[in-house]
Amino acid sequence: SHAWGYAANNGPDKWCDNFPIANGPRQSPIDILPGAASYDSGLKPLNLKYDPATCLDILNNGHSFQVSFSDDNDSSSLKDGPISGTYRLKQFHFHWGASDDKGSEHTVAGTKYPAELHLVHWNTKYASFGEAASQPDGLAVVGVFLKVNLNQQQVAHFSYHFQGKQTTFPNFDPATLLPGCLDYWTYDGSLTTPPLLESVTWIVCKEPISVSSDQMGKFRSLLFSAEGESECCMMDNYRPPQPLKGRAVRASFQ
Ligand SMILES: CC#CCNS(=O)(=O)c1cc(S(N)(=O)=O)ccc1C(=O)O
Ligand SMILES: [Zn+2]
Repeated sequence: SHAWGYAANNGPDKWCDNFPIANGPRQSPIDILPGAASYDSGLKPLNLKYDPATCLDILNNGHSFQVSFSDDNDSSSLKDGPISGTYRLKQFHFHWGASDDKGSEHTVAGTKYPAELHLVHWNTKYASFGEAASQPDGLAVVGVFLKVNLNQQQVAHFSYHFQGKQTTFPNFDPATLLPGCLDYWTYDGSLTTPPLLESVTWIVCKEPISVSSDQMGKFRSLLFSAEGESECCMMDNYRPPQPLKGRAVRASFQ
């Protein structure tokens, strides 16, 4: 079977062929309706602790680029918020559009942002990421919307071209990618790419971060294709919102 992707022949509408869970009861992303979210005073503030020394490398994996972290201890981890226990940071990556009017996976009352950052964490009550990824409370992904601020500083110098291209990326501090205000919405969902496992507690920050239009241009200069293949720019690597199917979306703020 040809690998999944975001093109007409292998994109989100086709994923159910090889991953039937694509039509499951807790799929992500979703359209967040702030008016329908219920404020939950029991939700704690997010407790994010990131150690730049755990930053390992940056990889273009053919559907995004991801920055991976060593996760053999709790030095980069998430606690509190809607979760119990400690979840370790494994990687972060982005989703973006071909133009600034689309690109995010979650939407807010139908509004699409130009891009969305995902910080993927796994529950240390399980022995490994792989085991956690198959458990209903195994993963917690923090989503941060990106908006384009025309004269904004570069977020970071990400421009790693080919699929399969990997390089060291020492001492990057993911905390620089977080908004000042950590108010969030949370709901039970899934991975937004195959295998679409329904193991993610989603934590979507209300406040976006700003990136420059140059930075967006760098994202769009990345390639889905591998070296030697006909060049195919990496963009529109987002899954559209999925049916809520009765799920509650809670807000950490009023
Ligand atoms: C088993 C398994 C798995 C998924 N891995 S991931 O959680 O790092 C991930 C998570 C997401 S997302 N968009 O659901 O956070 C996207 C892509 C990836 C990836 O492998 O590259
Ligand atoms: Zn993602």
